[in-house]
Amino acid sequence: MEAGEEDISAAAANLRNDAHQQQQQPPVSSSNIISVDNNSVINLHSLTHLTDYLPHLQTHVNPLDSIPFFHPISGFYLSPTDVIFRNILFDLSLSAGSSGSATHHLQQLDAYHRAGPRKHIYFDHSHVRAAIVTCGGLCPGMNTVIRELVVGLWDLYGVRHIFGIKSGYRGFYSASTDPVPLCPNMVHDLHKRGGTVLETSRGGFDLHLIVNAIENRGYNQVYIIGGDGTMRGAVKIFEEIKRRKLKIAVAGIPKTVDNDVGVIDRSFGFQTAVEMAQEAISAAHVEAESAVNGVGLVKLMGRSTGHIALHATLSSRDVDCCLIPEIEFYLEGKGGLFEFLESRLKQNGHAVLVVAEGAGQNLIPRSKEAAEGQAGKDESGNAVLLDVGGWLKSELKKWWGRDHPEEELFTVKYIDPTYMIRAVAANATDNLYCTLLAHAAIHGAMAGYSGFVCGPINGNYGYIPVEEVAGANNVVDTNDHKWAWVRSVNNQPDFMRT
Ligand SMILES: Nc1ncnc2c1ncn2[C@@H]1O[C@H](COP(=O)(O)OP(=O)(O)O)[C@@H](O)[C@H]1O
Ligand SMILES: O=P(O)(O)OC[C@H]1O[C@](O)(COP(=O)(O)O)[C@@H](O)[C@@H]1O
Ligand SMILES: [Mg+2]
Repeated sequence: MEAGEEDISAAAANLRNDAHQQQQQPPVSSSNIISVDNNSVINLHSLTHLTDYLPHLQTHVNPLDSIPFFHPISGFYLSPTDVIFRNILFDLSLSAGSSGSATHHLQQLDAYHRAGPRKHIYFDHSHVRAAIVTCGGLCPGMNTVIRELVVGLWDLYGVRHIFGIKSGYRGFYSASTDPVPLCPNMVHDLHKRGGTVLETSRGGFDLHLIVNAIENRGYNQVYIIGGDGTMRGAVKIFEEIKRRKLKIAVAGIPKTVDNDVGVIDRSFGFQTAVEMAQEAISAAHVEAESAVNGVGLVKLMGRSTGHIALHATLSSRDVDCCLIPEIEFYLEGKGGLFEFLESRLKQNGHAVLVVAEGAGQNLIPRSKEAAEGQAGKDESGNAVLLDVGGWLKSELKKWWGRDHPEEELFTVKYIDPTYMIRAVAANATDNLYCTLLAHAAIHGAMAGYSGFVCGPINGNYGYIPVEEVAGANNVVDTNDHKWAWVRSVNNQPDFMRT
């Protein structure tokens, strides 16, 4: 037996013992608590707790109690009755009893458990074996989350067995990668580095191999950092762990540069990406301004949502037109992009276009196989996008040559900073955000919750059932004020054919 293997077998045996001892106990269901008064219904998005299927787990006093820096005072610890409301905007005229209202509208208040430390925890620190994995595309701040999980587990809860799983989900079972034992010394400067030191990948999700590996290696806390696809995988892992009645907490930390994860306010790394995009937009502006009939074209990330393009446009003020997947655009004819550019070039001599990579996909000619859905999927099953930037550049050139035979000069400078905006270290705001997320995840797992994702909801950190996050999608609301503002700032077309 190699060094460390004894530990692993003992930990795996512990897990099986927990499951066996509790097998006879009926599971405690965790249904939503609905509390009703005359005006409102509270819909608590309840979480699974390990005691739902292992009802006799022992509790321990939270070690934060004895860390002198914390001096837990009354109110420091949170309880299951501490919640956050999701919708905080109300029209008072619709509330019951208000003078102008003839009808009685019942408000549904969606509530989530608040994230934070609990007085009693369900893990003895010396028995914790934590695994951390990063999946999907890169995003600024992934390394910070890894750092803070390691340091938080180590310093706050005294955990000494922390393992990094290499290269995404496949790393749990791959014969070619061993888990990496992690400690604070190894991660101290990670917040200054882009990417993920654990490496990441797409595809490779094999439920049984993954859960067998988790069980056999004795991991009892699994921290999964990833986006929508990763969370769909996390739901399956969590369900299988529950089915096997294992004392393993599964915590999701939502990651995506696209900001397309639902429920939470925004995803980490998004603000850093928006900031990085400014450099590309500024360069496109300079190039366009310095040419006769110059067009600067910038393609930004956003597979199915235009958040980065929208926010980068609004912050820059150099953009003339922003194209996002949520709004179908067209090139020719009245109200189209060419007509708009014609007038902008006449007026200013130059124009800047920002296009989200998922925009205009229906306009770009694709191969027969791709059209029939036989090609163009990445290893995770995500559609591989056609290059809207390259296509737009060539369409612009064709248009100019065709419609302006007398005018020789026309320049399109296409900038694709795709990977540059996500392969950087997180900025200060995102670094702080990542720290709070990691701590929220640790507190939740230690408290015995499982199958949750942590994230800010109206500025407060909460725990959201993982299946809800896996099924939610955050798209740009083209009916709200922000999009109206883009249109008014740019005076760009709305692409509604009349
Ligand atoms: N429906 C699914 N069920 C199980 N695993 C999935 C599912 N969708 C994606 N995954 C896995 O999650 C990981 C990351 O997914 P991907 O879509 O590439 O990135 P992201 O999580 O950032 O959206 C991959 O290993 C992929 O195989
Ligand atoms: O890393 P890849 O496979 O080139 O993927 C690029 C895609 O990743 C993204 O950054 C989003 O990735 P996730 O879904 O993993 O968060 C998209 O903006 C982009 O389309
Ligand atoms: Mg995704």
